[in-house]
Amino acid sequence: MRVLVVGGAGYIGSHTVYELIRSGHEVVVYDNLSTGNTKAIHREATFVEGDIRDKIMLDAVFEEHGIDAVMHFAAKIVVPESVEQPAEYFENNVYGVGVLLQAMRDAKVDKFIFSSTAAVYGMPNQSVPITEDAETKPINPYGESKLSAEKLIGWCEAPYGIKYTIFRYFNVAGADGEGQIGLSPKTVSHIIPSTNEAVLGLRDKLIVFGTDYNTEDGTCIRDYIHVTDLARAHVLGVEKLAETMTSKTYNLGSSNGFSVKDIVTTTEEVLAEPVPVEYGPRRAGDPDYLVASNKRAEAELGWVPEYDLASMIESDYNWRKAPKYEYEGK
Ligand SMILES: NC(=O)c1ccc[n+]([C@@H]2O[C@H](COP(=O)([O-])OP(=O)(O)OC[C@H]3O[C@@H](n4cnc5c(N)ncnc54)[C@H](O)[C@@H]3O)[C@@H](O)[C@H]2O)c1
Ligand SMILES: O=c1ccn([C@@H]2O[C@H](COP(=O)(O)OP(=O)(O)O[C@H]3O[C@H](CO)[C@@H](O)[C@H](O)[C@H]3O)[C@@H](O)[C@H]2O)c(=O)[nH]1
Repeated sequence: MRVLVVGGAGYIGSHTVYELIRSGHEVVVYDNLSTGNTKAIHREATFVEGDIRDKIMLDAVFEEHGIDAVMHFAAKIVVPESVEQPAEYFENNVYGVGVLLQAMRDAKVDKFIFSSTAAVYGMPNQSVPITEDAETKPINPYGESKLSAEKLIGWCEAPYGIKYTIFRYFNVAGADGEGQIGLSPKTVSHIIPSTNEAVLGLRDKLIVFGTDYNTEDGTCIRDYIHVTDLARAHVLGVEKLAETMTSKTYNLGSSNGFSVKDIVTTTEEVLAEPVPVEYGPRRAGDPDYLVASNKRAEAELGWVPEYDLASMIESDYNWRKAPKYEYEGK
């Protein structure tokens, strides 16, 4: 297939481009480089610089490249920023999706893969893995914008003739094994890269946000998934969608929960280095426990994560030691 990867210069999009090319697909990347980097784009992919809100530009891309399917990664993704700029988030993450869907309709492209998030579930009050049918109740504008986009995609299915696969990612981490791409050094806030930065002396210490959660060791439990496993799910997803032409929503996680303290001890074991840690107060808006049930993706896509927590920590560490590019931002 020839796949248009929107947001393919970003963290998850660039890894998916690598997996698509490794699986024999052709790729056109469309990205406005607001947080992406051209150095993250595989050299065999065609790159077009443009914005999803620019319908004229999108029409030209569809006209020129004969696209079979669209994977849409482009979004604004920083939760605290979304609280300060809700309208900007809805403009990019909902209106932008609407423009893209209209361009697809006009170009008669009928397969759409969408990046959603566990943030659509909000603060689930449960300690069992979350299935796709769980209640969706976002607690911030970012999560609400992704849920609104999911609904818009659903409403467009019949009138626009677009079948979709929605993937709700849990906590994404790690870097490609070849060392050419990874999470950009200037966008680090998540726990695994933050812990590695503390080990490498790129920050003084890791601050653990809260030790009084309702979990065994008092720190939050999350479900970590390697970015290459996530990328592979997208390849399986687009191939399955082309075969069945049936719209579906899948959680992408490992079904395993690890606490923040587990991350620290596993990092110390894997890297044989101490992690300088300070225990601080809670950060606003963190649920105690967020773990995916990935049974549906396993049963229907044959997708099983291959990489464990140690590989996520180690591949991110190796990348962070010698990153090939930094966040540019436009
Ligand atoms: N990183 C995570 O932990 C995580 C978790 C759950 C869901 N997601 C979702 O995955 C997707 C990708 O996230 P990421 O971590 O790779 O983010 P990222 O910021 O690294 O990548 C986003 C890419 O989209 C581009 N972009 C943004 N707005 C654009 C626009 N209007 N037009 C064209 N290009 C635009 C950026 O330049 C960047 O290259 C997002 O949709 C995000 O909501 C990410
Ligand atoms: O310096 C740090 C960074 C994080 N944490 C904790 O580590 C856990 C994980 O946090 P983080 O890595 O920031 O991820 P989440 O807040 O769980 O959110 C990510 O994972 C969600 C899905 O589970 C996605 O929806 C979000 O977009 C994505 O940012 C939380 O308990 C944090 O409080 C720390 O203690 N110290």
